[in-house]
Amino acid sequence: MAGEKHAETASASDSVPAEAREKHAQIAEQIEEHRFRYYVKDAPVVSDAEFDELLRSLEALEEEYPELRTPDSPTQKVAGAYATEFTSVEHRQRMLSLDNAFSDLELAAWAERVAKDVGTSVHHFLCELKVDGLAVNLTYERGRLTRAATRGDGRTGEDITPNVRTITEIPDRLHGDRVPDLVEIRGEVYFPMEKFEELNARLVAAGDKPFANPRNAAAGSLRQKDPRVTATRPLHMVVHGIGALEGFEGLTRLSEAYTLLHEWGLPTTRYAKVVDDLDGVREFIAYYGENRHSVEHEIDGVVVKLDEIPLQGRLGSTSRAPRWAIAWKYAPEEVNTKLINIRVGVGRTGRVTPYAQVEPVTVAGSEVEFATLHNQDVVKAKGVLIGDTVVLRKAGDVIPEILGPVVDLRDGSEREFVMPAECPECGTPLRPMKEGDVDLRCPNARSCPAQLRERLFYLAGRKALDIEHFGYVAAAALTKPLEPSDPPLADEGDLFDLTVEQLLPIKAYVLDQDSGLPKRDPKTGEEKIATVFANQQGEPKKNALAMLDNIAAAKERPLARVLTGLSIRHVGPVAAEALAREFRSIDRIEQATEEELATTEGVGPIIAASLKEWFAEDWHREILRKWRAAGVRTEEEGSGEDEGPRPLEGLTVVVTGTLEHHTRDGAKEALQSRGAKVTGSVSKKTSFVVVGDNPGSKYDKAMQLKVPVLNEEGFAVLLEQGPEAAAEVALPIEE
Ligand SMILES: NC(=O)c1ccc[n+]([C@@H]2O[C@H](COP(=O)([O-])OP(=O)(O)OC[C@H]3O[C@@H](n4cnc5c(N)ncnc54)[C@H](O)[C@@H]3O)[C@@H](O)[C@H]2O)c1
Ligand SMILES: [Zn+2]
Repeated sequence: MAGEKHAETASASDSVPAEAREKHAQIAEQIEEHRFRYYVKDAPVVSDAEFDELLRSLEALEEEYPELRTPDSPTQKVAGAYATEFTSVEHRQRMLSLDNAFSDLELAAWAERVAKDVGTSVHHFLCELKVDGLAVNLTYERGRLTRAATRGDGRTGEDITPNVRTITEIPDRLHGDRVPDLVEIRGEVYFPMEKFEELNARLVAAGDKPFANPRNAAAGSLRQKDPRVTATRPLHMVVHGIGALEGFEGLTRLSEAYTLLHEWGLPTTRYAKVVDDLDGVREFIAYYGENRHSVEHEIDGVVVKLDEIPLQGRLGSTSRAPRWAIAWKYAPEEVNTKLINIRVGVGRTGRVTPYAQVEPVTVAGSEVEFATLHNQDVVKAKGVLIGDTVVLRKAGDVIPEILGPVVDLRDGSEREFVMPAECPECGTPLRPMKEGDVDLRCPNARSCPAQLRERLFYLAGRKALDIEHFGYVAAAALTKPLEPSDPPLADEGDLFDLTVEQLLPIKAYVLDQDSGLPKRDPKTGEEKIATVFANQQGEPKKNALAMLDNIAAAKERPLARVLTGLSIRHVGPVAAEALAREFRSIDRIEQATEEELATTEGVGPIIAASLKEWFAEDWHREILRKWRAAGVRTEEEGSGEDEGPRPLEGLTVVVTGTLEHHTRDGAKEALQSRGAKVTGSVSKKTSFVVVGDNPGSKYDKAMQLKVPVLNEEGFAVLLEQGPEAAAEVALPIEE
């Protein structure tokens, strides 16, 4: 029966349905076209993932109709070609591609086949990172680099010797005296991701085509007619194999060969690891799946090789790939998508930043619809136009970014992004933060709904007042409701006076948190509108009541959190802590001179200037007045406002050197509890400098500025008898 069936299939072999044959031809042609764009023009129009998908669909078709798997099928060849601008060179030994494993099942099947084919003998796997660059073959004769070539079609590549000579880490001569008569070294040339934006900016500025991603940049930079251009590009290489080898015996393990390559002065990888079994391989794969971005070059997978060179020989190769190696591919981090629009968003400090809205795509496991673009100069530097197909990258947890445009897919309908002149949310003309700044800002800080919304969202957040049930939706509804026409909050001043009656009528768009744009009904396409705090019966929602309770509770938060919640520029939680610790009340911060603020530990001149600026605004002080009236904490408990006498009030003291009877913190505490301010640096306004042993430069500074200096006994006098008595016992001024 089985025999019969087999015969039947065989006899039907030349009757592949015309449809399948046609489909095969069509896909094959597409693949050849993409390969040409990728290998010869360095300008692919589809992502690697899309390309791999296409190749796999061809393989699937050939699986079904094996007759289609002819030797000239794209599945059977080493992909690539060579361009006529370069002299062609024959490789002494063929340069192969690699088979892929896309699942653990495929990986295990490969390992099983290897074990079977090499027999039962013990063997090892060498795990390496799959460098995302382009393959290069270096030929060294008697230790001298005589030729460098691209992979081409695997037999014939392009002569790029002068270009490769510009890469500094590739030695012209191999080091040491154990050098073979001839050796072909295989490796990958790559372009570092962090230099990529700079390169595209340069190209765009010169009116040239930007690259879509770093891999294309590596290939395009290396395959230059003029090697002087290559020399300006920061190319690097990692070597990962040996081709032809003459006049050298005794290599038994590939991992040992790498040590040898390293001794010869070639750039080998730091990341290769020999493991005993498949579990070791899996561990390596998992580790670099997690730590993909700890490596200085882009990686698109892991290459697993049989480490024993004689066993490699026993396994041999197919027409396109060695049987003794396999490439594990990680999920792609780059996809191609359409740049639908470039919008601008307004941040908490009024900074206006363009961001990309793209046709939603899934990348690295999540759906992406928006990508950051930082500012209008970045948009220009990347060379992207609205309407472009772009390469979008999402690396780990990092915010998605746009790498570059696919220039070859432009049809002329694309348009340049123009930064708006007015705030998209309140219409106020935009202007630079400071003169000469690229960043633009909406100057309507007080009531630009976007800025107020962001400030409220921050104020209610974990780092500040931590108000539960007060999220982005509430912040938006309170600042830019559709109804009533006047928002309940014109700034954050009235936050603690909000009543449930004010909340009930509020209607708003339902906003998307990423974009700040209204969500739309998927059916009608209309923007969604809803009462935010009331249910359908017009009663307050549970969340709304909880929010009001939590707002009330937030009045009791520590001073540092209240300070943080004011969104004073540069005053984040850390600076707020320092200010609260030192001044213990908002009033005192307001009254402090800029110098006092600047010399406070953990504050400094930038924050001091920013605080002065903030308090100078009437509406800021009005916020504080309202908060105070509503019972928000504006001073720290134990701040001494209504405690015992403060004999050192108004003094500024610096403590330096080692004291015998006090720790540094103890001395500080003793001074502060008596009302003195303790700072870290000596100025003319310093009242006393207390010095212990080894006081250092602060002592010299005090002498220079003629600030009274107290030793430890003088310090005791200051604490017990006050400033006048202390002045009497100050150390003599040294000239
Ligand atoms: N987007 C497109 O239009 C397009 C077109 C063609 C090919 N491609 C992409 O090119 C790749 C296919 O190219 P391929 O046939 O060269 O296969 P491959 O890149 O998947 O694997 C083979 C190559 O890996 C390289 N490599 C990197 N690190 C290595 C290491 N440590 N050890 C050994 N080799 C290492 C070698 O140069 C080798 O030639 C796929 O990723 C495919 O998506 C994309
Ligand atoms: Zn505005």
